[in-house]
Amino acid sequence: MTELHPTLARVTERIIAKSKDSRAAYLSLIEREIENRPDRSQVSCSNLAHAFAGAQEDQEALKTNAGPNIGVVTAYNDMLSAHQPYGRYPERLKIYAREVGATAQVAGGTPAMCDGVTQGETGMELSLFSRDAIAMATGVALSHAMYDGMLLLGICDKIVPGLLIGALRFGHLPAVFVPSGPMPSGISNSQKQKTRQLYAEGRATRAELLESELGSYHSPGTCTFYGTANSNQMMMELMGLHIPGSAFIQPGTKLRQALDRAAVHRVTAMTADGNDFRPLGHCVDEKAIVNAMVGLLATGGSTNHAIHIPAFARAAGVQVDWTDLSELSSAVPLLARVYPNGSGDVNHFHDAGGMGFVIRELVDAGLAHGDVMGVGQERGMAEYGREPGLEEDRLVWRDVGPSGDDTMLKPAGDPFQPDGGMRLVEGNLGRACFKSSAVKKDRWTVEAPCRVFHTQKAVVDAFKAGELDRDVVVVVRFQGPRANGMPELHSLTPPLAVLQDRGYRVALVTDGRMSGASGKVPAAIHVSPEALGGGPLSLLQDGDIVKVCAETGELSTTADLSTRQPADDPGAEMGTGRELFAMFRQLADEAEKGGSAMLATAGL
Ligand SMILES: O=C(O)[C@H](O)[C@@H](O)[C@H](O)[C@H](O)COP(=O)(O)O
Ligand code: SF4
Repeated sequence: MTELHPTLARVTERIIAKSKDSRAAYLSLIEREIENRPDRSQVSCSNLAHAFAGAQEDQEALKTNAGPNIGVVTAYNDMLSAHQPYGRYPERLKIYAREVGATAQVAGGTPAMCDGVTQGETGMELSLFSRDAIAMATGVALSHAMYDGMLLLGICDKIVPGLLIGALRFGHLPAVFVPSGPMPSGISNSQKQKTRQLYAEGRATRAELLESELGSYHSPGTCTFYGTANSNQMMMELMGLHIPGSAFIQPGTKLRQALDRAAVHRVTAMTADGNDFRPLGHCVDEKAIVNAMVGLLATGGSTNHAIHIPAFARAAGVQVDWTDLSELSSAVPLLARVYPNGSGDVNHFHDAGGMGFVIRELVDAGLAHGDVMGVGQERGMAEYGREPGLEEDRLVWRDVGPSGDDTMLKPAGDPFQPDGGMRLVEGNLGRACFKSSAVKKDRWTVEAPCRVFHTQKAVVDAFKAGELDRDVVVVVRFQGPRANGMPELHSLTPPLAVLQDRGYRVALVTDGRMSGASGKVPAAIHVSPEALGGGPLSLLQDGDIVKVCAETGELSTTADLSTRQPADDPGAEMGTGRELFAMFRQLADEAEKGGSAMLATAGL
């Protein structure tokens, strides 16, 4: 194996150094929790009776403390196609637990929002903060203190980060994430995009658009674009929090079932009473967090993780920022092109070699830490660099071999790009993220007069009125965490893509987010500081020249902002439950720190 890449070593050392105190505080919390772990034989009989009353056939085993008791935290609902399979999981997981002398109980459920359903709607303003609500719900579930380990059932955008944040605060327990897998591939992504752009131009009917969308999203399982949900799966592999190779095995298959069963058996084997104790807080250390960032860059993952990684890192006492991400991006090559960064989807990616190929290439090239603890049978990342299969119904892991499709997957020695899929752009307008893997290089620099908007709808109306048919930097402000919950503005992709296809130089600049599935149009997103409270975006006026340049890392205006007054705050809206999240908005810290009121007020 090659020596660790010097940039990876340097960034890791810097993160360890700046996290020294917060990581030490976190580890001593875990030690205290391990020492004070409730001995259930000493817990009041009333507490125990309440805990076991609903356990039916497991009641005797629980009463006699026969074996480890595993808490299942599930984000099941029917609204997310990715989470719909989880409805049938609890009874199966209990059976698998009994097979190894353990028990499992559903500790609790968490909310789960489908960003695909709320995209472009007011519900999207609850999306980012739903992550913190999920973390809190995870804490409520595990607070029963009746568990020796945890199984975390969640896939989508805010759910895995939320589950991880919550579970890390119970990091004295071992944990395994249990994915449900991607739905089979539907119509091609280029076909989907074509119908969308035709509809945006008024050249396709709504019925034709719906037919096309249903051709893409058609059955239980995760949507197959490489957005935030599937970026979550990639990160869980790079952090070693899945059974190796679980990420992209489809629901309802024998292999999926075998991996789910292995997850239950593994978490049971890693409890404090076993001989392979692996508390989650020890698995998730600085190196695991660096591996998550490396995986994001090497696979062109979702920009949303520029916000979620700093957040869940803080939950483990680790401090990371966009400078760390940007420096890693300069050294980590782009090894995968999965839609929207390419044409194939995660099923094609998996068939071409998938996560096993990516992890093997990164670790062998010294571009990822191979000594992350993980939850695999062996410690370390070796198993994660292979792929799972069944031999006479027995789970085996095989070498992955070379890429099965070099239009999707390339080796570290011959990457698509020598550097990663995400760049930091900064200047007198603030700091922002730019997803370079999803934008053609001739679009990495756009300098044009800006048009300033306060809502997505105003942009679409201006587009329909033909007001944007020119070189233009579209600025959408007051979309930050404290303004309106930092929604994704993915509905802007089709109209801006139409302008770009008409030959105009177009870019988006916003303190809001984009979907992990957004691509094609150059965008400087998550601008920090946000407009609300006088951030530079609030000083811009129509016609100011704005430059976005991913080559030089620039986000600036030639306008003299020193003489400007901030635009008025459009004010927070009521309805769709947004008022319930007012305290999250008022207390949220900036995107670069994770956009979390919960972590900010917890002093983490
Ligand atoms: O970050 C993400 O990955 C997105 O939020 C994704 O979860 C969302 O559902 C997209 O909107 C789907 O893409 P389409 O809207 O293009 O189908
Ligand atoms: S991947 Fe996105 S659109 Fe698909 S189910 Fe998950 S949240 Fe919804």
